Amino acid sequence: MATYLTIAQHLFTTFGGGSFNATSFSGAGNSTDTNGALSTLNIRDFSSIVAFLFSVRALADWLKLIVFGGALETLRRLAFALYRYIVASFWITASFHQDDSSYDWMMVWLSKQPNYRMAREVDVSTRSFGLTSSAVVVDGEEADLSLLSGRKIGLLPSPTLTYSFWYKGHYIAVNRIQTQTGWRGSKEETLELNILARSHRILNELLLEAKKTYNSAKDQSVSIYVSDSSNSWRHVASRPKRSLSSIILDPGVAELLVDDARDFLESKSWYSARGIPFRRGYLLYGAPGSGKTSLIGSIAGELSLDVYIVSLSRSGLDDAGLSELITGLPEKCICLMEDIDCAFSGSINRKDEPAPVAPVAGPSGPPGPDGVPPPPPVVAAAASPSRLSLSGLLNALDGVAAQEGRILYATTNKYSSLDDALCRPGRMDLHVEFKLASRYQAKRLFVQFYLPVEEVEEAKAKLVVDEEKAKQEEEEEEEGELEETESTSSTSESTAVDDGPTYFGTSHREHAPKLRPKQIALLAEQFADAIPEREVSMASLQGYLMTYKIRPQEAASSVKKWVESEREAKTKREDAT
Ligand SMILES: Nc1ncnc2c1ncn2[C@@H]1O[C@H](COP(=O)(O)OP(=O)(O)OP(=O)(O)O)[C@@H](O)[C@H]1O
Repeated sequence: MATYLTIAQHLFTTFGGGSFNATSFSGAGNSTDTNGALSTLNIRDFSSIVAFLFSVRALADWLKLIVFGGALETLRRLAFALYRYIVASFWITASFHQDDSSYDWMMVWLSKQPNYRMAREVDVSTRSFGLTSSAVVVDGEEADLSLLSGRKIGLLPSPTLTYSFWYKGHYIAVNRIQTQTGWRGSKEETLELNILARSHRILNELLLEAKKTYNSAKDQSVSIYVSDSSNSWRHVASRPKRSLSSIILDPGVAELLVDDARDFLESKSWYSARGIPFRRGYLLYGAPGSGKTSLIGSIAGELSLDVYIVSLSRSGLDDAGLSELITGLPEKCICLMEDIDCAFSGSINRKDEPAPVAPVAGPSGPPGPDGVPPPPPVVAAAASPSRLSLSGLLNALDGVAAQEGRILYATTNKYSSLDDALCRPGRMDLHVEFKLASRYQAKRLFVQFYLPVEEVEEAKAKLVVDEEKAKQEEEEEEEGELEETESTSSTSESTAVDDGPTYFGTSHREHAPKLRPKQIALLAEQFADAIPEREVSMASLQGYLMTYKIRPQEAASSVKKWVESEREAKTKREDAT
């Protein structure tokens, strides 16, 4: 300070007096002389200032200034450190980033807090936070049928304010912090919770409660994640759960897969006790449209697991990217790789040699007694933009970085084209074949299709448990029922012909005639008898029934013709290739 004062005083004396003197001096001469005199004077004054600043007297003042300033700064830092220590010991701060699932849990949980819902400054949003319906419902929207279509509206407290509430006797302040990421103006949000508490117990309780609230809110749906171009997982949809019984497979297939996966999830300690990696792989192979994907979705719902879809043929996906994706899977989830045979272009064998584009070899035969089929003879190649190699896929599946607790489902229509290294136990533990429709499946599909929803379960149980008895009853009543059916059929046909607009397919406004379960069972029998064993897929049967959505009698009587036309179409396709 003293230095500043001295310097200021010196400058004032030098320039104040100097300028005065210079002015009075300039009055005596012409302008050129004046400028010359001024510059001489300024140079002299400037050098006298520099000389003063580096004089011993000024240096002592500099030292004092440095010591004083240093002491002040140290004090300031100490005060801040103390403040931070006090805050850290009384406040817990938890941050939730928008691209993490925990952010969704917290937003849904917060939306249930009365204070949060009463916010005076709000963001109107249609975000659902991974749920099938809006997390923060606007009162009255659910009750008004005209508002049920489209996305649901929700109110979120504005990011510009801090909200506070009490939770189990602890004060919590919530901030939504938005930060700009990238030059395009996209924003990323972080939710910050400041909890006035000494122990972490309250944060743990809050997190568990938030997760539970979220899980029960999404109880009726399955979350689907896909990989994005930066090799991280992105939530894309929540699908309503599909009941396992709606997928009609050969007896025991669905049960085998669900029970096996359930058993696996409960066996973590068994695996770790034996040093076996806690992972399980299922290879579902067989005819297209036989229910492979549908069953996987249904199993996810049954076991309350999220589905992570790896698109192996995504352009730009390479070995490192796949490994990153698999490492980023959460524990206990379903990882789905569809059409695994289409994944590779070049390096499709273990030595990473480019393989020739070879014709696919024939089937390698049914699975052996251990459930694992004999090694397939060759590997097929398919043109694909993916930069993935087989060894990259194998490493991702069971390399050191592979995630524990994950269930892998791989599907393929070309089982015989898969490399035996990919199919071996440890990578694909259970191989299950999905065949074209059997008569049994056709019959059950028919019943499921035409029976009122509430009676489907009952009827299916009847079909499975007591099929023999049902057959007897049907035979006894066959004659009478057929007469009744025919009469209903003729009515239905006459009502089907109308003067309305011309269109193909069946309008949803029309309904099938209400038939008794026995009538339906009878028609189902007639329908199934006309279906050749393992010749058409369940998907095409479903498509056929859709065209007769309100005409079950016609569906049963016309099926023979349809099968013929399907055969002809198939022969034509085969001739063309
Ligand atoms: N066994 C089945 N039971 C009930 N519906 C089925 C069955 N199989 C197929 N479907 C129906 O057919 C459609 C296609 O089924 P899905 O996609 O599951 O077959 P996929 O075997 O995975 O076929 P792809 O191999 O071509 O992918 C779905 O709408 C599904 O409801």
